[in-house]
Amino acid sequence: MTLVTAVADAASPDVANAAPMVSFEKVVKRFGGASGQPEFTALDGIDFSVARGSIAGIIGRSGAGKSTLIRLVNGLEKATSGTVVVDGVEVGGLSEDGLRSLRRQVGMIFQHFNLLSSRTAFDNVALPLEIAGVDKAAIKAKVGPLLDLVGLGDKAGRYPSELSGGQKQRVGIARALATDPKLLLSDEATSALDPETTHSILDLLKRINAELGLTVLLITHEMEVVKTVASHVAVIDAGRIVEAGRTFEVYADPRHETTRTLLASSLNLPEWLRNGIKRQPSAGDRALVRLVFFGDTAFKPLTGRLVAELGADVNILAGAIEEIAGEPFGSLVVSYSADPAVMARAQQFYAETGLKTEVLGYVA
Ligand SMILES: Nc1ncnc2c1ncn2[C@@H]1O[C@H](COP(=O)(O)OP(=O)(O)OP(=O)(O)O)[C@@H](O)[C@H]1O
Repeated sequence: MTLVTAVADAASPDVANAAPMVSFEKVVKRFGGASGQPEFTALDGIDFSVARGSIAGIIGRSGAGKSTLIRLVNGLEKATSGTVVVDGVEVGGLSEDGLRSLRRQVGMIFQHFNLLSSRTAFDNVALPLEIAGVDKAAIKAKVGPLLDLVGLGDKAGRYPSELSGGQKQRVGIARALATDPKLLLSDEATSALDPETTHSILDLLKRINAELGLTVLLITHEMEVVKTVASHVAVIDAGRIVEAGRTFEVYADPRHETTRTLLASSLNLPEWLRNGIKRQPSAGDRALVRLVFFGDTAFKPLTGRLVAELGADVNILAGAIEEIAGEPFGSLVVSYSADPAVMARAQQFYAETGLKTEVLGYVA
């Protein structure tokens, strides 16, 4: 299946009409194959694009091909076939000089921050400028405001060992911004952080995107990250993009099994419940169903009507009202009898009311 992300409706009509910041066309990446080694296809026909000025997420399980995909964007890997275009330039055709210039325009942040432990926060941020041959006065004029921007104006002289994980990532972000990139790549940048720090770093990325107009492409295995910051998402599985579109729509109405699994793991279900989910019901089991409320259904008292429709047999297990890309969105996990007659009544109710639902599985 070939899917192209819906990027045209990103931020504004101007943005929508501009050429994408990143585009992948029929990209295949194979490893091995030389001197009798078995060949491995890590990316298998990727069509994907990221609108200028947007925040886009690529989500997938470990080994799906996320890192390979992102390494093609900054030219650390070369596609076996197909084209990767960044800001109008085909990465595969670049000389060493061209690649160096590309990497100045593409900042990157990492899961483990990749700071030099022997350098202070200031000197870590200064490093890409030193490499680019910028003089000392200009470096000083640039690094101070960058540290202020990421909230570390008072930590310039601290070494990485004296900083928390979140502070280290802020240094990483300031360093990535030092060469005024047009694109920021984020490789699992919040995976080593606790939930609260994760949110503060994601807020910073949102602010940088809004204030500097920087395009952000992030890869992650966490639906929560995508949901919090990305306007668009592509789900990657075994080297293929299996589902893509506006985050809100993919989250509200996941079509592919991989998306559903990633999404279920982001719901705040108690562990005993999550671990007990079966794909097929046995006699006497209950269906575990996610109800999604948005748009017209957002604030209607549909849950009460569902309970009335099915009798008293509805348990509410988890729920939250959130925002995805600024749109209100409610999600409620309920269980009721998996008896076919009850399931059919519920299905009819959903069809009549337009309520989006998803059967997560069955529990005893
Ligand atoms: N240089 C390489 N040589 C051979 N195989 C590779 C190479 N780099 C990646 N792969 C394989 O390609 C597949 C995709 O790897 P990749 O690192 O892109 O996945 P990922 O989704 O980023 O996973 P993770 O989240 O665990 O980093 C994996 O099966 C990996 O073993």
